[in-house]
Amino acid sequence: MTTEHLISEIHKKQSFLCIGLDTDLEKIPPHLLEEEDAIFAFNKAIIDATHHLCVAYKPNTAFYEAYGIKGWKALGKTIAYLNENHPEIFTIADAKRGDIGNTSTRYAKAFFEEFGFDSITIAPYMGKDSVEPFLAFENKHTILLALTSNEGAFDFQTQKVDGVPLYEKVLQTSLTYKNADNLMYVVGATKASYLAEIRKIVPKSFLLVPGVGAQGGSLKEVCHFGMNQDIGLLVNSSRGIIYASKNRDFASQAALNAEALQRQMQEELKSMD
Ligand SMILES: O=c1ccn([C@@H]2O[C@H](COP(=O)(O)O)[C@@H](O)[C@H]2O)c(=O)[nH]1
Repeated sequence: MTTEHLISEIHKKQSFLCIGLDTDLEKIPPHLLEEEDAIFAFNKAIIDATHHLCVAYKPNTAFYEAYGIKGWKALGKTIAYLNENHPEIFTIADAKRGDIGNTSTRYAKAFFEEFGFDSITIAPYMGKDSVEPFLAFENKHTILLALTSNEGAFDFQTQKVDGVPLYEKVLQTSLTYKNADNLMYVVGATKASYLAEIRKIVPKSFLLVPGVGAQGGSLKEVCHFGMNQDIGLLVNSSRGIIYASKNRDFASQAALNAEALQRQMQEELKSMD
């Protein structure tokens, strides 16, 4: 999917919501455990109830890998269901990969070609030759971890190298990579105040912003500091939406929580006009 298409969907749906499909068999409604593929049954119900409210879905692959082959199959069915029924929706494999060049190429083929995701999250720690293989895929997007939402982000990411915080170096250096136009960045909603500085380095890039909802980040602050002329934000909520209820009404309750966020986003978009 092109960035232009994503921007047009944001305007059409008045939403820059990304719903995280972090599906955990211990948290889904018990009646679904009777289904042959409970993970997919849960995801399908959530997608059917919320697709009109969001522009992206982000399965975190850890939640699928944790169930071995059964989990990988459910992930495959979920992305196939999205691509067949909602091709206009941007899909993110939150896999946080990155390795030496030939291995990165295999990861890219797996997630972009075999599964058919539009994008993947990548750890920048191994540098240029670990990131560029992902950037080589046309109309696919590489979402580099810049400043993450967790406490541990302060261990390395904000430490200074030659007087510059490491996450800023990541942003600056990544702009020199081949096909850097295919880059987006992860910035945690819990670090919203850093967004003003981040926007000075990457004014045009899309930012994937996890951490509203369960982690306590503020959507208003994220929009205030992070929005650009193209909106430039995909704000993710996972647990805050998909686990709205453990009962048979789980999908409609998830839709209510998604709608609450979408309405706030609509207000933010109006204030841009
Ligand atoms: O900095 C980061 C990078 C990734 N994540 C992931 O996003 C979701 C957040 O889930 P919530 O339930 O809405 O807290 C999850 O998959 C994380 O692994 C992040 O939180 N922060």
